[in-house]
Amino acid sequence: MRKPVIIAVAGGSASGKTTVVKEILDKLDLKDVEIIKHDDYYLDQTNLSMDDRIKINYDHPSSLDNDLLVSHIDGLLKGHAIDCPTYNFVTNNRSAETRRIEPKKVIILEGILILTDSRIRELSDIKLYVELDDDTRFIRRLQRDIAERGRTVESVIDQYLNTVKPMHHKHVKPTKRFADVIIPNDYKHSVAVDIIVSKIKMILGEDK
Ligand SMILES: Nc1ncnc2c1ncn2[C@@H]1O[C@H](COP(=O)(O)OP(=O)(O)O)[C@@H](O)[C@H]1O
Ligand SMILES: Nc1ccn([C@@H]2O[C@H](COP(=O)(O)O)[C@@H](O)[C@H]2O)c(=O)n1
Repeated sequence: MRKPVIIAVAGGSASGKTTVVKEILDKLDLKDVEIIKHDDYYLDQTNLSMDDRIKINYDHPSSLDNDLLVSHIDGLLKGHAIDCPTYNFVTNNRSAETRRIEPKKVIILEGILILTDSRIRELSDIKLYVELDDDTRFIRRLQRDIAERGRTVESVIDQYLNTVKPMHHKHVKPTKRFADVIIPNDYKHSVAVDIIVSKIKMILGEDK
């Protein structure tokens, strides 16, 4: 099998990374694609109390185990299966279960800080950045975190002001310059998705 095509998708929290990835997936053969969420590589915090876990800056690159992720990408590129960690936003910790991932033709890496690590950038064939203004991202995050991540209005606001917003401007947004394609998520972007899918098919040699 040809080595997998690696696609890295960055962008601020709630900018629409997952949504854009779904749009790309809709145009590819699902059996050929695997998604790896950078969130699943947050460091294990089993030894910390819930109070201490809440204080962690989850928007700083040091909160993620990139050494493990890089070794997993290397493994997939060599044709080996990996056991991907899984993450629980309600407990703020890694789950006990891992997820077996077999090498696939296309591997999509997704996360706010995925383009901060030069090793991951170098391993990626296509780098994308999903862009959306801060206000809209905050509103979407507030709704999502309450509905899906067990948060309160106050906790989302505190976290946003203390870490999410400043880290976005310090660590996330500057990685936009590494992107091959910037996708605005406040406007139709079906042409951008079509171009990305064509490029993936070209790399896979399926564009004839
Ligand atoms: N273009 C859009 N219009 C309206 N809602 C959107 C759009 N894109 C994403 N959303 C919603 O915004 C929230 C965050 O989007 P998501 O794709 O999960 O962001 P991310 O993966 O970047 O955190 C989700 O509830 C999603 O349904
Ligand atoms: N325990 C955690 C871990 C991470 N976060 C936040 O998740 C955001 C990244 O996920 P997106 O789906 O929004 O891209 C990031 O901004 C972290 O603040 C968290 O709240 N709790």
